[in-house]
Amino acid sequence: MRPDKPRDAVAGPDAGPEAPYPKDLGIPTANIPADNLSVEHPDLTTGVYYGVVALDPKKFVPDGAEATAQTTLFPAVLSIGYNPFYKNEVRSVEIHIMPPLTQPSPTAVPQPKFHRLPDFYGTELHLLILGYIRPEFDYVSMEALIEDIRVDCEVARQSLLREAYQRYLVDDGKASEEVNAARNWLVSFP
Ligand SMILES: Cc1cc2nc3c(=O)[nH]c(=O)nc-3n(C[C@H](O)[C@H](O)[C@H](O)COP(=O)(O)O)c2cc1C
Ligand SMILES: Nc1ncnc2c1ncn2[C@@H]1O[C@H](COP(=O)(O)OP(=O)(O)O)[C@@H](O)[C@H]1O
Ligand SMILES: [Mg+2]
Repeated sequence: MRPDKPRDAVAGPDAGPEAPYPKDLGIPTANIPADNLSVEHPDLTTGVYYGVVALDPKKFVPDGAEATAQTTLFPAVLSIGYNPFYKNEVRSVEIHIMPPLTQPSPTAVPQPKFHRLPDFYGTELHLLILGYIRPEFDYVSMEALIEDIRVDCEVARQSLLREAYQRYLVDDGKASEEVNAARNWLVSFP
């Protein structure tokens, strides 16, 4: 119920926005519902992970490339949890898609420009998680949070560049049936 008193004329401290505001990290993340996660994946604890993401090539067209199963498959870093810095009350899954491993990494330098794709709201997305990076933390500043996410991107990239992981992104003809099946699942959309 609305409190029975007049509204304040302003909101937020006079001295300027207070943490966690201003809230634009400049790091786009596809936020996906985590409703069934604890049922379907009870062993998936909150934390930061790396993996592979595929977007439906019938819906998503990458910049300057034809949409094929290969051009819509990307390395990714994600967080599962409550974003302690923002004190969220519901668990969320937030995926940041990185550029293909064949391109130079935009996050190799301090204060990077994080990778941005054309918007893909409403596009079906397949996610395969391949490894765990770290737990979620609270931070003293937004800069500290951004710097840790930058390092996460680099850890994810170096982790995925290893042969046994790259096979989930590119068919080198040497992958096991299990890996081939996972890659086929990733790029199969109805
Ligand atoms: C790789 C990665 C790691 C993250 N780690 C943390 C973390 O340790 N603590 C935290 O509070 N939020 C973490 N976040 C979540 C960001 O706070 C989140 O993306 C931000 O709230 C932006 O939300 P929005 O997409 O709703 O704008 C992480 C996000 C990513 C992509
Ligand atoms: N590299 C990327 N990783 C994830 N999403 C991206 C990326 N580049 C663009 N997007 C788009 O940006 C959207 C998320 O932007 P974001 O700033 O996190 O806003 P919000 O999550 O509040 O909608 C995604 O749903 C997607 O359409
Ligand atoms: Mg987001």
